[in-house]
Amino acid sequence: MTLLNLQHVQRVYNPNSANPVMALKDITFKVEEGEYVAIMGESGAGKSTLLNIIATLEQATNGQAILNGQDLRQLSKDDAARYRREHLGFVFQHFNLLDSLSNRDNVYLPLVLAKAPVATMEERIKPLIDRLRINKIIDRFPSEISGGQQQRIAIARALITHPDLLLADEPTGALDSNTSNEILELFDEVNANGQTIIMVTHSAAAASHAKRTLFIKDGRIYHELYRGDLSLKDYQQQISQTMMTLTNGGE
Ligand SMILES: Nc1ncnc2c1ncn2[C@@H]1O[C@H](COP(=O)(O)OP(=O)(O)OP(=O)(O)O)[C@@H](O)[C@H]1O
Repeated sequence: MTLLNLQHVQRVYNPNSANPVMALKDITFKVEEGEYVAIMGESGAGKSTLLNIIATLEQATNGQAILNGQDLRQLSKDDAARYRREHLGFVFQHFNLLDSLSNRDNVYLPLVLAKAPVATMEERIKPLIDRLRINKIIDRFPSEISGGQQQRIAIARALITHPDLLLADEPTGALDSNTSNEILELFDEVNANGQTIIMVTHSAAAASHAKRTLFIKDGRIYHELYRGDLSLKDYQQQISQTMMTLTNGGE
C-alpha cells in the first residue's frame, strides 16, 4: 500500500519578495509501506525542505502531499502538531534528548504528551528495550551515556508511538564510523520489523543501508537507485558515483 504520495510538490520561500527562492521545483514520488528510502543531495538541494513538508512542519506551495490518506496541505497548525505526534517518529543528528529527564522518561515523552496511560507506556517500552539493547542505560540520564547510546534512546522515543513513518535527519552525522554502523544496523532491523523509514543523509555509507535512494538536485529528483541484490559495499560505491556525477553537473 502507498504510504506517502508526493505529486508535483513545489515550495517557494518569500514568494512575494524581489528574490523568491524556489527550494522545491517539482518533486513527485511515492513511498510504499515498509520501504526504507534515503534522500541525498548537495547542500541547498532542498532535502530539509522536503523532509519538513513530509514532517508537516512546512506546507507545499503547490502540488499534493498525502501521507496515509491525509492530505498534508489540509492540516491547520494545531492539526499538524497532533498529526506529527500521532503518526510520525523523528530521529535527529544531535539526538535532541532532554537532559533533565532520565532516558526512560525521554522515551515516554511522546506518550506523555499524547496523555497515554502509564500501563501503555510500560507495555510499549518493553520490546523496545530488548530490540534496541538499551536495558543497561534506560534508567540513566542522557549526559551519562555515549552518543551512540543516546541515539538508541532517541530511536526508542521515535518508535514508542508506533509511527506510520520514521523520519531520520542525518542520524549518523554526529557519530564515529563504528557507532554509525551499529546505528545503521539497528535501522535495518527496525525496517525488517516492518517500519517505514525515510532518511536524509550526506553519507553514502548510510544511504547504502536503505533499499532505495533518491537524489535531489536544484529542487528536483535527479536520479533514483535501488539496492536490489547488491552488497552494501557495491551499492555504496554506486551511490558515491551518482553523487559525484550529480556534483559535477553531469546528466
Ligand atoms: N526559510 C527559508 N527562507 C528562504 N530560503 C530558504 C529557507 N529555507 C531554505 N531556503 C533555501 O531553500 C533551498 C533549499 O534549502 P534546504 O535547506 O532544503 O537544502 P538542503 O538540501 O537541506 O541543504 P543542507 O544539506 O545544507 O541542509 C536553499 O537555497 C536554501 O537557501
